[in-house]
Amino acid sequence: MKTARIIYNPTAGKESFQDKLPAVLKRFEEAGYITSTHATTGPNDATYAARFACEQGFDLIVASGGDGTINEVINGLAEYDKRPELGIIPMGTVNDFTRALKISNDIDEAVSIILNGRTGKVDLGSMNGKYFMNIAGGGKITEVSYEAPSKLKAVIGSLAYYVKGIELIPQMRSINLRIEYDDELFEGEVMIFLLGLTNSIGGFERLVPNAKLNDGYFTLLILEHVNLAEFGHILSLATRGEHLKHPKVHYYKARDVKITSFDEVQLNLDGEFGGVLPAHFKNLKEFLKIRVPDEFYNELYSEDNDYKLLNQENE
Ligand SMILES: Nc1ncnc2c1ncn2[C@@H]1O[C@H](COP(=O)(O)OP(=O)(O)OP(=O)(O)O)[C@@H](O)[C@H]1O
Repeated sequence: MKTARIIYNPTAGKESFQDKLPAVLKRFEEAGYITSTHATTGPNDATYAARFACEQGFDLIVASGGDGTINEVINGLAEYDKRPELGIIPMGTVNDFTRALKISNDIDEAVSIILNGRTGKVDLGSMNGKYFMNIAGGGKITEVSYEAPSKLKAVIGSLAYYVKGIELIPQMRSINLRIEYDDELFEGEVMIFLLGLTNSIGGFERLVPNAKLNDGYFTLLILEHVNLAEFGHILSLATRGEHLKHPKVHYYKARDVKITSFDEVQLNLDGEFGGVLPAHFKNLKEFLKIRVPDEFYNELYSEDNDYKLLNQENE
């Protein structure tokens, strides 16, 4: 008998997962799982619940919630050598990570992916003992997502990031950074830096145009100091995926990134406050075993020519 632990955030998103829970449990039972559940009670509880599930030797952890809950679950299981497979039922308002994995927002379809899909291995980011699956960033603008009031976020979803973001743009200032990436070095006045694992970040689906989720590389984006007008222009280019052509935007692929600054620079991991610099980022290649739809699985293990071309152009 296979065992599954469903860890769900009863407060995530707009729809109630709790109402659907009996039907979900029935489907897992019919598929041959012995299933138990844990409703999270507050911040970090999903991390403790995931640790418990690892220690109990569950075969599968199903995380149901938004990006915050998934991040917490991953932070719980990452420390274990023997990690259960991960299934995800997206219930958040933004769901960046599951959008990147092509996991449906429909509960029934997401359950079908867990029960009938395939297991893909995807990269995980680590930073000073914390883990992220989507993006890490630093600079003044990254304060945006955790300053967005949660109620506003629940009502208008990812738009809240931008509304708040636009308000804060005049307050942005550049910071002096030293960025060692693999064997290279970048030093200078930087507005913002991002390390992306997926292409789906805060609703900007073209920010990292060629993300390959199992290549072991971060996409490192660095925006040099720009004025307000230039910044607005680069943001509009980013919505079309054309920001990489801008001379103030630097784009690299790297596995290991060390960032230091004399300024106090706050970090953001998957949309939440992640501490301050200095930071050492490592890409843990194919670290997570996740149930994914066939469409994404095929993408993950296909030879992607666009990806190679773009990489060569930037070498
Ligand atoms: N019972 C609870 N009451 C209040 N907060 C909770 C509870 N359980 C978990 N949380 C916290 O809620 C945070 C946000 O949850 P989650 O990401 O699942 O949903 P969301 O904010 O609706 O989605 P998204 O991140 O996609 O916007 C989690 O990081 C967790 O710390």
